[in-house]
Amino acid sequence: MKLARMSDLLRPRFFNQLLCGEGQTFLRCLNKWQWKHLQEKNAWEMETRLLDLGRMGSPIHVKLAGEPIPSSSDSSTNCNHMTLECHLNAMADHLSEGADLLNEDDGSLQLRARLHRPNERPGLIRVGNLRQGSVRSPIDLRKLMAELRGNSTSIYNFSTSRDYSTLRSAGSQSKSNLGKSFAQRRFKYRKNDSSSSDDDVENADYRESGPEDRVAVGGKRRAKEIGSLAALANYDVKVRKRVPLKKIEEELDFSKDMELIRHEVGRRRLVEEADKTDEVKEEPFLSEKRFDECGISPLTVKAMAAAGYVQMTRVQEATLSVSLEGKDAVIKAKTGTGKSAAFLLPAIEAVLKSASSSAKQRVHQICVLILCPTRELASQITAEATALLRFHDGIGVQSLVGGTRFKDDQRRLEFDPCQIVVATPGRLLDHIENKGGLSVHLMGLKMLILDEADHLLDLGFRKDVEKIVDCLPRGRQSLLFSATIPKEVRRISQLVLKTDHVFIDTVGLGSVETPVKVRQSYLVVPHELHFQVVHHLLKKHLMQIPDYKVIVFCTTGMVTSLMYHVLREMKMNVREMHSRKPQLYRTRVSDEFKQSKRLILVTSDVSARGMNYPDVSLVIQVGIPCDREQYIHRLGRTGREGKDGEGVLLLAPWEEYFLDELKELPLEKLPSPDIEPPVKLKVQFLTLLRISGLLTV
Ligand SMILES: Nc1ncnc2c1ncn2[C@@H]1O[C@H](COP(=O)(O)OP(=O)(O)OP(=O)(O)O)[C@@H](O)[C@H]1O
Repeated sequence: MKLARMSDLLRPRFFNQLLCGEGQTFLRCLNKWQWKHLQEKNAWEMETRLLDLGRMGSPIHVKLAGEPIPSSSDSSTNCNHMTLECHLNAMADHLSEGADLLNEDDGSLQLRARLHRPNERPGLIRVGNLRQGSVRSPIDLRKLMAELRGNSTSIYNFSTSRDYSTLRSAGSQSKSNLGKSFAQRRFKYRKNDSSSSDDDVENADYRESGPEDRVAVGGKRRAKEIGSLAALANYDVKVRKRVPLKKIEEELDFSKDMELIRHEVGRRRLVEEADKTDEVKEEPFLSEKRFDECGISPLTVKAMAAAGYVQMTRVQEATLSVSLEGKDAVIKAKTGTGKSAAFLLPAIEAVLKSASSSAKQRVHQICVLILCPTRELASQITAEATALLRFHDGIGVQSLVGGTRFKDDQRRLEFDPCQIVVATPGRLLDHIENKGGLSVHLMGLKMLILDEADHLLDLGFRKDVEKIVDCLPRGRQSLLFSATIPKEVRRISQLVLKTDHVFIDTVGLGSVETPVKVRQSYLVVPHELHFQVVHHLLKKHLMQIPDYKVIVFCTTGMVTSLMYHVLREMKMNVREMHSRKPQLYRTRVSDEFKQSKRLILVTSDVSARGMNYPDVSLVIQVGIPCDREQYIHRLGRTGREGKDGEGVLLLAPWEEYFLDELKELPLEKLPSPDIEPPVKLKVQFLTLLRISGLLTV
């Protein structure tokens, strides 16, 4: 037993000493002929094994497609079999077609058969269209190995140097030279083959190889010389160390190469899959479904048709059935995709249903309450609802917004009772808290709708909304709509929604939240140049688009006013809108901007959400918006209904950090514009003048 164990321990040591070349070259039991013979045999066996493996998968035939397959009997052809490298590359191609090496039914021969269908147009070669680096394009194994060795983070760590240059001194070959060593490995198998045919193959290789290969082939010649010298008993001239047989075997082990190929194929597949998803275009604005197919009142369908709407938009199709079933829902859809009609249609249905089910009530009941953040948006929704109710007798809609006389609201509600109320939270709460009697009318509420829900549940409005919700019956249906629904808003939405509510997201996880056809860019220029740059951008845009319609967003009412006055002094056709302006003026400007072309609206965030100004060609955002969502909503004033648009964000250098928030959006950087010095000076002068005027007022 002991003896056996000792021999086990000694065996590797003995073989190491025997073959590793650390000490003497040919020790005790092997003379140089035996050693050489053993080496050659080993190399030959390995090559034969690989050839068999390659043949099994049969892609090699494809490699030879178009060339006569050399017959083994043809003595003039010295290339009876392909070089080892060719085999490996062929196998790589084969694997990249999704084939299993050991599956004979799978592989390129069939692919070739498929490609050459008799009824297919000759010359239509699909593989010819293969993109470089696609799964089915050939794998350059040498390059790949070199790349992977260069990449230290690769899963394949080649630091355990697989140094193929056994015939050079160990370590003389740089690690990054794996490609070359691969080529060297190829000829090592033949190094002692003294037949002339081998020379031919070698020369052919030399001719075909590139400069990199030539180094390798040069090395091959040297290697061969060394082998030949040894064969001619000149082994005394050997100046390089022999390498242990074990190491040679390791080098000849191609399992790592095969694994590498498999890994590369897998990687390419993943990249292609990702590319495919990227290529997915935005779905069209309209869906296939028509309004008359979705079970809503024919009078509403008639009103829709009168407004020119026959087919539903995608968000309308996605939400209508859920809304009509009476479920609570949160709905996310891009800006300008028809969310207003998506909630107005079920709202009208709720009113119709309520009217038919309830007996004549003594107190008039409001059936649907729509909350939205701004007065202009409330007016817009009211107008849209009025249009849809055109053929419905006895159903009315009213808006309750700030900036109007409270008493007027009360009078209207009293003399013109309505079933649908569109309100801003502040004014509605006034009506509820001032004992105006509205709470009584809200006791029979069937549906609550929050348009721009994330904004309404934001800190600015949340308290008011909570108070309003507390006054509403619990049995109501609630629908929350917005183009942006951040996670925290979804959590807070529990305040309003039943626990079993549904979430409908027509944007899709991981998709860009802005309209695809809107070109987005940003500019970083010092603050003091913002006015000049806005003027420059507008001038450029006006020249490009004769029927322009531009919105310039500024951060505060004061900056909005300043910008408006400067642009007006620069002879531009501008209007201003911000909270410092009286409501009547705001309404007038809003209506004018809706109907006009060749007009610039300079506005604060009162116009950021929901406003549907048709055919806005450019949105300029001066300074950072309050958050990412606001950027999306401001930008969403252009590119509505699937149309084209453009958005420019103008930042000061210190505001650049905000770009991090927008990193998933396709913004490109614009170079700083060259503004003519006289224009620059004029704008600067006007700005200063105005500022001093503003300060004295
Ligand atoms: N079925 C339809 N067919 C054609 N146009 C439609 C249809 N539904 C709505 N629209 C139009 O699409 C435009 C955008 O609609 P809407 O204002 O409701 O968008 P939105 O999704 O609410 O936008 P935002 O997020 O900015 O509030 C409007 O001009 C509207 O008239």
